[in-house]
Amino acid sequence: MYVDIGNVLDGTPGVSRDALERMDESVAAAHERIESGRADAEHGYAALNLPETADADEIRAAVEPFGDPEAVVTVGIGGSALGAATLTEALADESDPDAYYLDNVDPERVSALVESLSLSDTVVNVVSRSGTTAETLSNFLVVREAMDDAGVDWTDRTFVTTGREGNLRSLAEKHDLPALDVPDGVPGRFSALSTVGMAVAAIQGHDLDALLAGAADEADRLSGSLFESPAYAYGATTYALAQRGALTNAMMPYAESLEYFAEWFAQLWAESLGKDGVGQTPARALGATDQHSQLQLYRAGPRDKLVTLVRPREREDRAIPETELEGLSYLGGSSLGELLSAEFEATEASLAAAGVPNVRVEIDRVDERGLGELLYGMEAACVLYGELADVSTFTQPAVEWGKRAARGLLGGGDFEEADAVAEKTTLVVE
Ligand SMILES: O=P(O)(O)OC[C@H]1O[C@H](O)[C@H](O)[C@@H](O)[C@@H]1O
Repeated sequence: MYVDIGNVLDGTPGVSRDALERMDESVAAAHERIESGRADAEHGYAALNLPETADADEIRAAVEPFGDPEAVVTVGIGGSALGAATLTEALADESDPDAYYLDNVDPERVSALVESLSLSDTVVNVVSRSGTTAETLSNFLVVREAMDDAGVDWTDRTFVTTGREGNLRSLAEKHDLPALDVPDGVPGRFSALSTVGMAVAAIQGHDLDALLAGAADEADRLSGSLFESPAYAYGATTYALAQRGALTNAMMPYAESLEYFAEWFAQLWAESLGKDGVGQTPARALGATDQHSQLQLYRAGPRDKLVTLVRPREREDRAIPETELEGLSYLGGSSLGELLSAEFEATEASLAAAGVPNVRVEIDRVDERGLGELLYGMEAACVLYGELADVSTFTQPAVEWGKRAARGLLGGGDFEEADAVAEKTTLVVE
């Protein structure tokens, strides 16, 4: 992963080279803390050891009995879906089994998906670390019933990925389902490079070893200086900018295949860093599409933003045909890839010219190795930011509050959070 922070030095807000150099001492201290957390495999920090601890053979062996299905439906939400979706969307190949993600519980979408699938040739991947998430368990029950109704033995078509105990673990044991463990100490949003994120990619035949090798390369680049580690350069710069008022971070990949990456990043950044009244709001954008919509705001709106521009250095290209239209003749002989690159550089320059801080993040290609670098790099950046901001990066109490309230409302237990729903202030205008 290559990170270019040149365009933050003179921005508004911006962070000068001197300020970054002064901050490097704090980066060194944070790095030491991170390394000691990794050495002791402490909760959360253990995620940064996945390049060494994840077992690609185990994952391949668990999914091998399913062969080459027509489709794989992952039933999971948040960190139990977004990592896998990021990988399979980015690596998608026409010949791969189709990958679907049932995260939300919108009944129309769930019914439409279940009715469109050939269930006898579909594999169901139920993922929940806790085994208690209402959306995941409900969707699974719906899919299971649909399989029963279609005369398909769901126990032949289902595998689970879960913690060592809980509802899903019991279900797997009861029905003798293949089961993968969510590794200890790895929160969902940091689990893309584990059983949680990699099982569907394994069914699709993607190269898990290259993915982990890319992540390992990025891990090797972690060091006590932000000027030597791309991941820390990103984490330290985003933190410094947030301190100076860049409260929104617009993540803007210039590759359709990385659209899900921006979703994954949004969870990582929001759930890890948004606490104690601080944080940086992730916004999702896509280049070049959002140059024609959101860019107006990013360049000319409130000075509270940073834009992160992501692209692969190489990609498959397609020529733009020559045209007889004189005004468009400059396009002929060029390519869509060149156009996209020009759009990327134009956006970068346009933001810089207006003093809006922006960071360029590149990988060589959108392939397993590049994704390993990118996902690991962003996770390490996030952990560093959390250390610098002194927040508890690996917890999500605000999310859990809502989970308890919803559970209480559904009669799933006595939760005082549910009472707050009845106490809502209303001011209805009709
Ligand atoms: O894997 P599960 O236990 O089902 O959790 C799924 C998701 O639930 C919550 O919303 C957490 O805040 C997320 O971090 C987690 O990824």
